[in-house]
Amino acid sequence: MSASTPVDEPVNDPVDGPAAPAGDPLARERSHLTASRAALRAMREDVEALDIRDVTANWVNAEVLQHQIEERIKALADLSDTPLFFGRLDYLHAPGAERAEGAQGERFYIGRRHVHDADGDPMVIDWRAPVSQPFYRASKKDPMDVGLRRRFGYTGGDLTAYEDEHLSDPAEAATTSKLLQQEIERPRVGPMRDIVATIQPEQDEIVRSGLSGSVCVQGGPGTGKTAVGLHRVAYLLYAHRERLARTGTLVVGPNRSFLHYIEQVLPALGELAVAQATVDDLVAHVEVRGTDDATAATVKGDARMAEVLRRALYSHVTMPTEPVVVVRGSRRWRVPAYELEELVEQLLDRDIRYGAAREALPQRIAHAVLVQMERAGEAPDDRVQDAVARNAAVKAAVKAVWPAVDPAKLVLRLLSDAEFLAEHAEGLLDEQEQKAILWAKPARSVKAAKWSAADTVLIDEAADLIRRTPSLGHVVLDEAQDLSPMQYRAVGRRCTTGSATVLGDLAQGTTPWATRSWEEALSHLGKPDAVVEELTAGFRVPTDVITYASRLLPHIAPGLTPVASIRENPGFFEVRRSSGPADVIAACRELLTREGSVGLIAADPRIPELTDALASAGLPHVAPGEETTESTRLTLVPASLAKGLEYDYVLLDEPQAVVDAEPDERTGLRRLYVTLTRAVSGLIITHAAPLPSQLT
Ligand SMILES: Nc1ncnc2c1ncn2[C@@H]1O[C@H](COP(=O)(O)OP(=O)(O)OP(=O)(O)O)[C@@H](O)[C@H]1O
Repeated sequence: MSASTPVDEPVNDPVDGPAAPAGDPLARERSHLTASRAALRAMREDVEALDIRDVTANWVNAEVLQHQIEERIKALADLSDTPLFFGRLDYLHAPGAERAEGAQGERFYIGRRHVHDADGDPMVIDWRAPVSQPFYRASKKDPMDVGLRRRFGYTGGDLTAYEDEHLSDPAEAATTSKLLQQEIERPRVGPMRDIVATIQPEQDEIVRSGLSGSVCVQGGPGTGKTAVGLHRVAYLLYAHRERLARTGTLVVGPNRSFLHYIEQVLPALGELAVAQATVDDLVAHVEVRGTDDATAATVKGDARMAEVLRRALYSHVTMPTEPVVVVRGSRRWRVPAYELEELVEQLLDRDIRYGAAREALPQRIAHAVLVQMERAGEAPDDRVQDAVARNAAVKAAVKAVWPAVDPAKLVLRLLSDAEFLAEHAEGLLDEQEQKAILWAKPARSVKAAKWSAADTVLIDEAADLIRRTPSLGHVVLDEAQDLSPMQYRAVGRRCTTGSATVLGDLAQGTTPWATRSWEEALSHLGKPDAVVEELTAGFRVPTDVITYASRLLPHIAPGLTPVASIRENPGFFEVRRSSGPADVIAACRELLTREGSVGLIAADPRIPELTDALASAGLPHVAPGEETTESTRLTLVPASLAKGLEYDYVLLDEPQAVVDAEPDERTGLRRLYVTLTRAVSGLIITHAAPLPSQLT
């Protein structure tokens, strides 16, 4: 494989014009790039020139259409520093055609979006199209009818190199791609970027798995879980555009800074309409102003709470003791209590929400009245039934038997009223557990209550018992290992009729309720049939660093496969004794002499001291999620926010303090594992206190 390999004569080349220089392959490819850019510009100009004044009769339609046009123009932007295509496939036969002898092959350029020329012939094929798949999957063993796979190398926006693999040539040995390796090793600056040019076969299988099935990916730090999840959404939107445009897609991440870090990836792939949220955002029914201790939060997050809530809600339904008497004109119609009871029983037996049943009850009672009317020789129609359903006596009966319940008030009562809680938690939560979740001081109102994050999840569960939560078409759940069973339920109810991609690492679970097994988590999510895949090739962390961090694995997640780094660049790794903040600052300065981003990660309680030290040293820095610039490449990262992020160089301050900042040792070691695995090119550890024994 080499950039100087001559290009085969084009096999049925529909795209290169006769003007392309024949002898110089790189020049030919460059001229295809220039032509593709011109074609993309023409596509954009066509859209810009659209005049919608004549086609839309009203201004609402015009607004909608104009918005769509603007989105399309944005999607067709030619970003000068992102290559328009990054690969080429020369098929031996035209895809889909009979592979008869003499049948002509076909050539495709693979890029971020589809580009066609004035005749509608493709110049660049979207990486998600079926014909692009062999770019990611074909191998010497299974060439997938591909004669040549070519990868392109860019410097800025310029095409500067290419690399060929003759997949169907038995004489050519399989090698690893230099361009691929370079792309993987490229220094990180700014937010996360897409990996379309270098998706690996095992990643591609997950990216392209079907919309109907849910997938769960277990993978150690830096194995590309987040990248895979985001590319999967992009793929699904391509393959099922209409359906998902109707039902919606959502990416759920652990916190704002993480969402900020990943927010550019999908727009860069032309997908602008994917919602992003934290779990807290999804369940923001009330303002969060309180916190729970670990015990209370664990009980509140336990799946048994769902049953407690269900019981508490349905305790509001009482059996009627009085008949309903409806007066219409000179007549009185009486539905006896036993008949009302039957109606209530029927509704309780049906699998419908509390609120829906409450809305159905007046109609059922009215129907019973209508039956009596018919028996008496009257011929009432639907309007009469509606009128009876709205009758004051019927309304009063429904209010008594099946009262409206406010979800927040229901949770408020459970957490304030020991007797009410005891009644509905009986056989589910023991006395200690009940005590743990009861508020020390009962709240007077929903507004006055100091709700915690776990409480809002309970309110969400109650709200769903009353009214069904609308389901999206697909939900990607990242850093899933930290969710409580009740949080899994909250996410799951947002994809009941859709599917999910669950991404996580059991070894990085740092909540007291962290996921112990994916099977269990998936059942709480309502997707027990999801396939669990494992990724073990590491794209981020250099070998020496991941080997060091993996010393913790037997203590934090025995049985998990350690990550095998595929980075060739060994990076550097140093553990240093420090005698105070001055040494930390010196190490920061040292790392800042190198190219790329620098993260100073420290236990949360140490952040104020380090902030001061950085300020007095005159070293500017940003917080996680804030944009770094050429002059400010340093981010000060509290250990609790490090999850999911990465920096070229990491300075980890006081590992033992990271462990000590957590409520128990196992959680502390897991937090340490997260912080040790954020570096792409190098890690320095500074410590005054002894290192945790598990590392030495
Ligand atoms: N196929 C690939 N080609 C190039 N880079 C890749 C590839 N897969 C992943 N990466 C890069 O490796 C880094 C780690 O990926 P990512 O953040 O998705 O890993 P993760 O498994 O989610 O990690 P963590 O467990 O720490 O959250 C990212 O910079 C990502 O772009």
